[in-house]
Amino acid sequence: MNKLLTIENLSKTYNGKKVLDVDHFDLPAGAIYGLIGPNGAGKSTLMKAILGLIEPEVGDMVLFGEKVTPKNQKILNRKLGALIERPAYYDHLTGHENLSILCTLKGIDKKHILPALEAVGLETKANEKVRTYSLGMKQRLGIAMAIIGEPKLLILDEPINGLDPVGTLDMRHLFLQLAEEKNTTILISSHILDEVEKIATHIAMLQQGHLVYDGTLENYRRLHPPILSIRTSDNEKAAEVLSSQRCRIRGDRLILNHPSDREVAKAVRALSPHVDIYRIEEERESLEALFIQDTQKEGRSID
Ligand SMILES: Nc1ncnc2c1ncn2[C@@H]1O[C@H](COP(=O)(O)OP(=O)(O)OP(=O)(O)O)[C@@H](O)[C@H]1O
Repeated sequence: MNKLLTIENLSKTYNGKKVLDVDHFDLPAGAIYGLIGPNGAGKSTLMKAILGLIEPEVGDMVLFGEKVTPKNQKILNRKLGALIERPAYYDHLTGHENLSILCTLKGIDKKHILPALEAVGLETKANEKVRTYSLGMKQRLGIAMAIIGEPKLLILDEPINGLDPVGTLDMRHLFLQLAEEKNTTILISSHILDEVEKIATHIAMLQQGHLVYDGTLENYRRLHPPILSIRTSDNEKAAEVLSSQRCRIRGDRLILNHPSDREVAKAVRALSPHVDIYRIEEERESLEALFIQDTQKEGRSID
């Protein structure tokens, strides 16, 4: 995969405290990269550093094949779309007028306004003033501002904040469609890990400013083998029988954490004389469950 963005040795310190310390980070073209991490882990700081909105102390960045310098950052930024924290709009103007100003600033043809509004489902509200928009509509406008002109790279900080379930679903389809049909590369941060899991090809997990995982979602899953759930005629009794194995009761199931084949065979042999075994199933834990396990292992966030 081509690299759209490469970062080396990027760090940022606030009030004497290093809040970001990334040795190396690549963004392969066509990837949807989920940037995850607890509050205060440095996600927004990383995105702002990429966009030149804050000045890192050290670090090299290559964006679209060009080394980023204070001189060319603005020009390079025109080739990408971003939504950082809250969308920046003029609320006394309409959605259409806001996009029109953005087109002028970024040198984008105004023919892109309607498709951007349609993509986020705001076309019928295009001529209403933004101050009359609901929170979710403002968020949709922010996403329209990021995707207008079909940028090759989208940087989205918590883009689904404030969206209702239908809005969340619409945006999921939009991001997947942009990646599949337009080959748009997306760096997206979110605390809604179920959503990240549904769209991401890769994840980068930040903890206390460090990348503690960076790679494909598939590989992340591979590093966390499935759990085994067993339903028996008497789970309490089964848990007693298996007390020497790492097991717990969850709902109507007995859960064995990542057992080896030998451990499964041993468990079945041990259980058979005491209880009836109705079901044995392998279960993949959600990204959210794995994230909680991993971040608790690593310790709390900086804040
Ligand atoms: N302008 C600033 N001045 C001082 N400290 C800051 C500033 N901006 C961010 N920080 C600190 O840097 C750290 C990283 O913040 P950042 O906003 O990047 O985290 P985050 O991972 O995006 O968190 P969240 O999930 O809560 O949005 C935090 O400890 C935060 O308090």
